[in-house]
Amino acid sequence: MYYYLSVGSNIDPEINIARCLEILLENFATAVVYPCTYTQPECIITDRVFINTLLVIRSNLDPVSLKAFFCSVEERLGRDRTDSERSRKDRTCDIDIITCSDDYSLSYFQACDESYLQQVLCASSHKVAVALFGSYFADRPATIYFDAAARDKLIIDYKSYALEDGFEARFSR
Ligand SMILES: Nc1ncnc2c1ncn2[C@@H]1O[C@H](COP(=O)(O)OP(=O)(O)OP(=O)(O)O)[C@@H](O)[C@H]1O
Ligand SMILES: Nc1nc2c(c(=O)[nH]1)N=C(CO)CN2
Repeated sequence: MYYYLSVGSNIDPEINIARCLEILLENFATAVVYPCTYTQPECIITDRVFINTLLVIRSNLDPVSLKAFFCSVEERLGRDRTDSERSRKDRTCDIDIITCSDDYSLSYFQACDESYLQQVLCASSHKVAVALFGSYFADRPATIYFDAAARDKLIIDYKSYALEDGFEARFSR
């Protein structure tokens, strides 16, 4: 099953978005990741700018189990999930499941209503380079492969076929 995710942070976002992506790569090995994008807060009263991104992972977990895992990642990065007001507050990390499907298609992201998520998809919005395991991931969507056992742990593939073929790209061409 492919899971289509959004990630956001507005407390030390450069650090927390990178750490969140590293944890997701450590656990799911491959992800198609959109560039990290500065976005103004929406529907939440705060002066702190957000960084948002969108990504696709593959998992055999069901949505409830996967969401529970994402909650644990949020907590690991310092979010207080016991706070009933947390949706209205600044956050170190928020991981949401947008949708899941047996199909791999980036067009699922086009249906996102939130302007801050549309800005992630827009090539001309304000991107930020983040360091993932020491490698900079910058201003284009990419398929990112992580291999904990390898010396060069991270491969960032920016080629267009890598996005079209997603998780199969590394093996099929
Ligand atoms: N531990 C959990 N296990 C499974 N599903 C959960 C868990 N916590 C929340 N959910 C579900 O995830 C969805 C999003 O809720 P969540 O609590 O993550 O929002 P939030 O991150 O606090 O809010 P926001 O994304 O608006 O800031 C809801 O449908 C909720 O029912
Ligand atoms: N820019 C931005 N604004 C938000 C975000 C977010 O991730 N980015 N998340 C919200 C609730 O989850 C509310 N508002």
